[in-house]
Amino acid sequence: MTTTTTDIATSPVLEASGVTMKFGGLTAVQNVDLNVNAGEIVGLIGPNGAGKTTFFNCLTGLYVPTEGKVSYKGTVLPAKPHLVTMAGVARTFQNIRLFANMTVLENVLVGRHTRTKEGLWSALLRGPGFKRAEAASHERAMELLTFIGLEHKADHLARNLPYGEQRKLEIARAMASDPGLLLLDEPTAGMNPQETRAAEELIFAIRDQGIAVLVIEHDMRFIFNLCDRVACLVQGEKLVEGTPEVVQGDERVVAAYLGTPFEGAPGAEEVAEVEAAEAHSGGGGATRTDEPAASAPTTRTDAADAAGTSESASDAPGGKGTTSQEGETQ
Ligand SMILES: Nc1ncnc2c1ncn2[C@@H]1O[C@H](COP(=O)(O)OP(=O)(O)OP(=O)(O)O)[C@@H](O)[C@H]1O
Repeated sequence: MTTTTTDIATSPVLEASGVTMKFGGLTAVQNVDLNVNAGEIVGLIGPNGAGKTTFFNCLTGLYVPTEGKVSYKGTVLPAKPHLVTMAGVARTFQNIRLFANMTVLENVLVGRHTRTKEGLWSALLRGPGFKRAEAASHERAMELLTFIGLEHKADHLARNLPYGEQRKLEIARAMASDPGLLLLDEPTAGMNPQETRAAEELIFAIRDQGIAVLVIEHDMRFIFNLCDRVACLVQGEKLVEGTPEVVQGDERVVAAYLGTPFEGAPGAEEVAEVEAAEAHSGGGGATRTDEPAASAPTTRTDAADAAGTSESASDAPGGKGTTSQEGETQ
């Protein structure tokens, strides 16, 4: 499906308004408004700790926002993850959460459960209704595996897949719930350049199936190639939102990523005070500008290191990425 500008302008899928999330004294997300329209791919960027994942968690019912409202296709979403999934919003996580000892096909079937109406008795008795539903789920799961190019590995254990394929499988599992909006949290973290390019193509194909996409990513080239619109969070606040051209040319975004504070930026005043104190004491400590990009990777490799390794380096095949904590679900 090719989306026209009119579709984009007239059909909001996600409307988040005034979303604020506080953890005790820490405000992780501050009064953030963000819409995603039908047919759009929207990027969410920002340095480490900017509040991107917390914002996703507010959208998907994992957190109850301290303030604000989140609607999907005009209906306010309940703050319960399974109800959000049932409503039509699916997500993947920054750290891979597959069922390591289940097959590739079974992982997708798990994602299908919100669309299966058969109850416990029907399952126990294995009546005709249950068998029909089971066959339909199987067919849809295989369709999705074909879509992501993993149909030939349907019977493999998830833990035996290479890292890039595990990430694709996560996406297929999220798509199994037939979402209208897909949230992807760092889908290319830890991927090599070829895998990243393939992920880009896959996301375009998902959008062309009529699924709107909101994606968090540190890889700027990936984001600016992929997205119709990009929003940048810094210290919990939305700093700027616009087309990739507008956002990548915005000096505040550049400053946020390179660590040079600009007048009026969240936290700039504090940084200026620290620098002034250091200069006054002759301490010679490092200034913000002495440590560019330490917390704000601009390349794919940096992003993988910064965002992926602590969670994903240890136990997946090939030494990259985790196959999940068994038992976790969306
Ligand atoms: N459950 C929580 N309890 C307390 N503080 C939290 C919690 N979750 C996140 N935070 C804090 O909220 C802030 C934003 O974190 P968040 O993970 O949302 O940032 P992020 O932009 O996704 O970062 P990254 O790019 O590194 O994934 C951080 O200071 C983090 O420590």
